[in-house]
Amino acid sequence: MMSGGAAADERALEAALRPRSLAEFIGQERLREQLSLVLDAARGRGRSADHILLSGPPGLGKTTLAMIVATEMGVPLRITSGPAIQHAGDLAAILSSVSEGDVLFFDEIHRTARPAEELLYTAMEDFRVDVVVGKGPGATAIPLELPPFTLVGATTRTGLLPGPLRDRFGFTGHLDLYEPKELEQVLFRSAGLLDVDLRDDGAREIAGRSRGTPRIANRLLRRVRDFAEVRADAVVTGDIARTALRVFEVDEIGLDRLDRAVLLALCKNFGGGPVGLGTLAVAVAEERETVEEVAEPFLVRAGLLARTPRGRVATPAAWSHLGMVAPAQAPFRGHGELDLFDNVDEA
Ligand SMILES: Nc1ncnc2c1ncn2[C@@H]1O[C@H](COP(=O)(O)OP(=O)(O)OP(=O)(O)O)[C@@H](O)[C@H]1O
Repeated sequence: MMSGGAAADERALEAALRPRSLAEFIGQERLREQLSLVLDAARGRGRSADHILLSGPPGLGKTTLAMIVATEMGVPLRITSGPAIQHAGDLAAILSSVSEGDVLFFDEIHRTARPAEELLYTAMEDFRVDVVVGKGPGATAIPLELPPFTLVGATTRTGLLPGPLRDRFGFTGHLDLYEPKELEQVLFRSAGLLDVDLRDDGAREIAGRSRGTPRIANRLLRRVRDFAEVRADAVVTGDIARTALRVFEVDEIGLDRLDRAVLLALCKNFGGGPVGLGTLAVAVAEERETVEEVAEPFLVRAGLLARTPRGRVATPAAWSHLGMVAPAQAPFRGHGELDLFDNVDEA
């Protein structure tokens, strides 16, 4: 009998692969150094650390870093998220149960509902919340003192946060997409923990298709492991990784279904753009946010898509990656240079 679902197993595996200390955390050198200074200073003073904002695309290690902050400070971690908090009361309930020094991890903080967000301002700045009791003219605000705590907020882009919220973080760290060499290290570390026989060329192959993202690297490693166990002798070589990833529809530069759908829609339906994000999202039957935050960062970084003031544009590399020929009126000219801003009449 199988117990639990495959999705739960995947989540458990992902949790098991999380680095537990800053020293174990691979890559993001500058951010690690900055965080380690912030934490050392707080420890030296015997105080809780200043509020920390982490920004960057999904799967780069924001949750992992929040856990590490709590571990390094030797305090418990509490977890909540913007979408989980719809009313100021939800947030007041969480904050009133925070103990001195706790780390409160606030995922997707940019998606917090407005009234709760305002409550967060005083909680972060003055360690106080005003709990409103009653309704209408009889409503009274009862101030509730909070013990000092550290809020670790995570967001895909700091620009999504209102200024007053952004300003209340004492430290903001940005996570960048990982280099292939760093992803190879992530893969070897995970392979060790999962007891997978991963060879150098296997790691290189998987890292090159992981879109700069450790979560994707770990996921592809698990799929390649499945394939190697069932179809090969459980050894992950370059050839095995290549064959396995073809089966799972991950192409040679790591584009998955969504990425390809976005590029295809851009080229096929809209002649290469420019097209607005909303229109593009509808064309691939996805939410705007998913296209913008999951697919685009890597497509931009890979030089396949450009964000311009007039909309999204496919680059020459996108056409050639799809094996398509750009129409004469595609929004770039001659030698592949984007030339979008000079003459609106030509669009
Ligand atoms: N620097 C790293 N070294 C090793 N493994 C890492 C690193 N960063 C992330 N990982 C692994 O990648 C996975 C995803 O990390 P995590 O959940 O922290 O990402 P995230 O940025 O919080 O993503 P999301 O915002 O989507 O929740 C974890 O399983 C973790 O083990």
